[in-house]
Amino acid sequence: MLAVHFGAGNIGRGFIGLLLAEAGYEVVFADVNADMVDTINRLGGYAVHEVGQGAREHSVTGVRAVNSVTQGEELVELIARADVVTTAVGPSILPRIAPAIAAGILARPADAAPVWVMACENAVGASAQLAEAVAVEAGDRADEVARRSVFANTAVDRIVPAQDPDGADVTVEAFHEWTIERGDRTDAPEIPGAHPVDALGPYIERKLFTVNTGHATVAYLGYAAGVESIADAIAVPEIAARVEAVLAETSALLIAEHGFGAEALGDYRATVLQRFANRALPDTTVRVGRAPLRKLGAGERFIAPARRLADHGIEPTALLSIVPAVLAFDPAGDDEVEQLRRIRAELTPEAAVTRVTGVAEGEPLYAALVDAFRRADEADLPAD
Ligand SMILES: NC(=O)c1ccc[n+]([C@@H]2O[C@H](COP(=O)([O-])OP(=O)(O)OC[C@H]3O[C@@H](n4cnc5c(N)ncnc54)[C@H](O)[C@@H]3O)[C@@H](O)[C@H]2O)c1
Ligand SMILES: O=P(O)(O)OC[C@@H](O)[C@@H](O)[C@H](O)[C@H](O)CO
Repeated sequence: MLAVHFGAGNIGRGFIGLLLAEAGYEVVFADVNADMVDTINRLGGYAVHEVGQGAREHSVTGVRAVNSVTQGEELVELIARADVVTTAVGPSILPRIAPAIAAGILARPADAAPVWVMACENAVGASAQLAEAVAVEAGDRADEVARRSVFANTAVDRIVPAQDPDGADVTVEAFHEWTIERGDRTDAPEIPGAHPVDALGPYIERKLFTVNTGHATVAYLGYAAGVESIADAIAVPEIAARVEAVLAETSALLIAEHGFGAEALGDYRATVLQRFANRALPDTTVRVGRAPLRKLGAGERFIAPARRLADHGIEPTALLSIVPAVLAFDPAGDDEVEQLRRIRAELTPEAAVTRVTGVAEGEPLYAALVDAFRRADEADLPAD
């Protein structure tokens, strides 16, 4: 069994590659990072160190990597005979890997079983987004791609901080959850540690609007307070209280729309908050806050639940109160910090709100968001 995994980064090595290797797949990573590709090929494996309660050690062996820029032909040939293709490259990168996936699927033998393609990104419908990009690449052969592949949406949950750039070993939390939307298919890959569900919607939203909304809240408030680590940030009583308020709002939405039980969701929240407080995990407010433009997007962890709560007549005060801290997030080296700054410099606060969040004039959240953007602009002005 062959698995091609795009993105030999934190979650790629620390979770997806690990579970695929433990399931018996020959794992080949594809990445643009030539140093990481060389390191994996030189070492042929790496260690996964879990930290925190229930921690175990894992050794991943027999893996290799291809450079997706310079070894395009080999990559296509690998996809043509893969059983599973997974990704963990970031949602905005998916269109860039679509050409290789389209070419690989179209190069499969006519009698090959469909390849399962799973985008393991923090986004609702990431595999469906990838399927669309692959269909565009396939052009008038899109139907053929659809017959030869299954794009299954997934939710992946394991906190994997930034790693030591030397070597390929990874430190991760012990907690992990991988949920795969199987729908009515009977040929879903069997991956111990991953669990299939008929419909992913409730699971990905519970994850994104609890783990990721909460995580981002801790990151932006922590960064604004000058705190470096996530564990230190959540130890600040005011930050802990604001995260709880934010998660109370998103839980209200999850209960209203997906019917989760209040008690079960309360337990889920408590586990999530404990995971953030894990001092053995060297995670930072800069990593968790990365890509603030994406995180303020319409389908994302703040605006999507806030907008839908407003539709239910609930004012998402706690969620909206985090927006100024997102706009104030300014670490060096994050392209999206720069893009967001440019948008705010070029557009009025009104136009910037709609461009960044998708919320238009006349919608319930519009006035509050414009106010937050305007106040952030004023805070950015140099003092006289
Ligand atoms: N780290 C976590 O805790 C975690 C947990 C769950 C989900 N995720 C999701 O997984 C994805 C990756 O996150 P990460 O933390 O592993 O990031 P990362 O930056 O550590 O890894 C991304 C990898 O993708 C590679 N890459 C970039 N462009 C590429 C391309 N065109 N082709 C092939 N490889 C390419 C990068 O070189 C890098 O190795 C994101 O969508 C993230 O939201 C992360
Ligand atoms: O990966 P992002 O940028 O969407 O979000 C940052 C973190 O919240 C995220 O990576 C979590 O660690 C992860 O989603 C936990 O499962």
